[in-house]
Amino acid sequence: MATLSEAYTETPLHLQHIIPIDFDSVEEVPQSHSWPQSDDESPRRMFNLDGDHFSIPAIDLDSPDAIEMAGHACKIMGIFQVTNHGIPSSLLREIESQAWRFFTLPARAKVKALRSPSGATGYGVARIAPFFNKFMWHEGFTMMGSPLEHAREVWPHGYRKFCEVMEDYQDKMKALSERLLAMILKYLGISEHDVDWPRLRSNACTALQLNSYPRCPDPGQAMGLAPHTDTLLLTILHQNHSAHGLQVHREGRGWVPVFPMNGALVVNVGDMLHIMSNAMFPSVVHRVIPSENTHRLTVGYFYGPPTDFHVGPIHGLTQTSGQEDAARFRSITVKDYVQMKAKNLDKALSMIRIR
Ligand SMILES: C=C1C[C@]23C[C@H]1CC[C@H]2[C@@]12CCC[C@@](C)(C(=O)O1)[C@H]2[C@@H]3C(=O)O
Ligand SMILES: O=C(O)CCC(=O)C(=O)O
Ligand SMILES: [Fe+2]
Repeated sequence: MATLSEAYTETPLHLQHIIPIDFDSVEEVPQSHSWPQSDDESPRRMFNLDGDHFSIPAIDLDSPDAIEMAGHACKIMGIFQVTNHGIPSSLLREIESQAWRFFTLPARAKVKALRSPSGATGYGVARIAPFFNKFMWHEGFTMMGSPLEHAREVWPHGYRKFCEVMEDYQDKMKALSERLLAMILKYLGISEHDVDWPRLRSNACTALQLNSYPRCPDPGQAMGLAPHTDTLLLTILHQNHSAHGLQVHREGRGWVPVFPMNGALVVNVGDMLHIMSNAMFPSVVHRVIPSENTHRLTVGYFYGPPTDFHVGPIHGLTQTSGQEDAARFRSITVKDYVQMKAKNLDKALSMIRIR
């Protein structure tokens, strides 16, 4: 069976869509990184706390209502935060400090871990970069399992701790993803048999992404991460608590900031859960705006089924009551969807939509 990483080899990238600029050396936002402002963007730069801000629901995973609340949040907004998630705060601090350790290296050291043109892992700009004609105020480090090969290039003698933390974090995130998904299925009234749960869980496609958004001399012009939806089933995001910047797009309200909450993790629905829920759960469009005075660091964990798994509206959700609930998407393997998304970005969903 193909790995997630192999699914990306078919869409190789040009180096200009891999190598980030050296943020340490720029004093103003270059043309290449200056995004046009559109009219619907009034709240774009608004981090003023008295503005129309909105907080996404925080769900205590130990609460007896957790399933109901998580399911409801998936339905209404496709995003929520969790507390009492069982991830030790020491591990959250450690991953943050390892991420700092990497991103504060000089550019010439970071490129030792550069992603290869047909590769999926390593240091580089966001995967979605080729779809935009401006560059983002962002650099990332993508991992799928052990980062050993890249880490050894960067720190020939000091890679061990980095690898240990990244592996430990991925193990714990995988368990948390399974727990969240089981809750969500329960909310939907779906039996584990309906989704072939044991197979879904075996060989799951997972990725870990360290995101860095350096301080920006003019955040009004720059874009940290351009609007996108996440590809897999769900994403768990850790944001360092002092750094604002994440925004979600809400029907009728435009872009609204998601404020970090100390100790909480943000969970969002990805395309594949949108498809499996037969569009009951929105795949939330989100973006990041950089800040003038804080260097924002985040850690994203992406969880999806194995590459040969068929993703489609879950049976139990389409059979019940006639026309209303007919399947809205054709079913597609994870590998094919990942490739379709890599080639078509936001058009991918409509390519498998039936009605
Ligand atoms: C498993 C994944 C999920 C990826 C691609 C691959 C590895 C890196 C992930 C991200 C991380 C940054 C945003 C995003 C949009 C990007 O450019 O790279 C994500 C993307 C997706 O969710 O599509
Ligand atoms: O850094 C953030 O706040 C968001 C990152 C993100 O959207 C992603 O990694 O997919
Ligand atoms: Fe994302």
